[in-house]
Amino acid sequence: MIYLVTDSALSLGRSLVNIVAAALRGGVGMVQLREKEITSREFVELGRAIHSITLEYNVPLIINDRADIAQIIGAEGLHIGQSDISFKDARKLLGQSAIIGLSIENIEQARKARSWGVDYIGASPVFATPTKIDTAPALGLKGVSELREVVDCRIVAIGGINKSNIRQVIKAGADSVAVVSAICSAADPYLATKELVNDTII
Ligand SMILES: Cc1ncc(COP(=O)(O)OP(=O)(O)O)c(N)n1
Ligand SMILES: Cc1nc(C(=O)O)sc1CCOP(=O)(O)O
Ligand SMILES: [Mg+2]
Repeated sequence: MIYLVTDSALSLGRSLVNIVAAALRGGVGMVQLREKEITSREFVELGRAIHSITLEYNVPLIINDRADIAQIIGAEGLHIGQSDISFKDARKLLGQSAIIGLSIENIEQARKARSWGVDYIGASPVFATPTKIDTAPALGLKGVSELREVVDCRIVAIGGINKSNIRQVIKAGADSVAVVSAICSAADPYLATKELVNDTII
């Protein structure tokens, strides 16, 4: 499954709503709204606009970082990292039906996340990426394989993944692949998504 993580700044001046719509037509199975530079009110407005399209495709919308915004717009889930609110607090706030993903940077964090019952772990980053530079060292394909052996929860691989390496990431054991620039910065986000989706069929 291809999981689109949005970034307005990397969308080459195009509307994020149009990019998400193209990615949904192309076959993404999950969308994460990740906006770091907008106000809370803008985040809510954009979230509602994006949610109205993801609902048409029956694709879950995940909000990055902000449990309050996930709750306000009725999004299907939340993605948190090691420095965001805790998984326990997120679950308490959003309830059992919410999809809650947690970024992990090593096996110890993955084991803990597994024991808490997270819905997926974001294996981050698989490769170094200019999209996010405040990351832990890259796990590499070997790191993904090691995670696969140790934890039985869903693994979403993220970081530097594109057409040239997606097959290897899936072969290493990722269940899904999350991308930002491979779709948001593509000349044709619809075609780019279709190609990535085809590449996940090994
Ligand atoms: C699917 C997925 N995996 C990892 C991340 C990174 O989350 P986090 O470490 O909290 O960093 P920010 O995205 O908040 O900068 C993610 N967003 N999605
Ligand atoms: C949002 C995000 N989180 C990461 C992590 O390692 O936690 S890497 C990343 C950005 C991934 O962007 P691209 O697909 O353009 O490489
Ligand atoms: Mg975060």
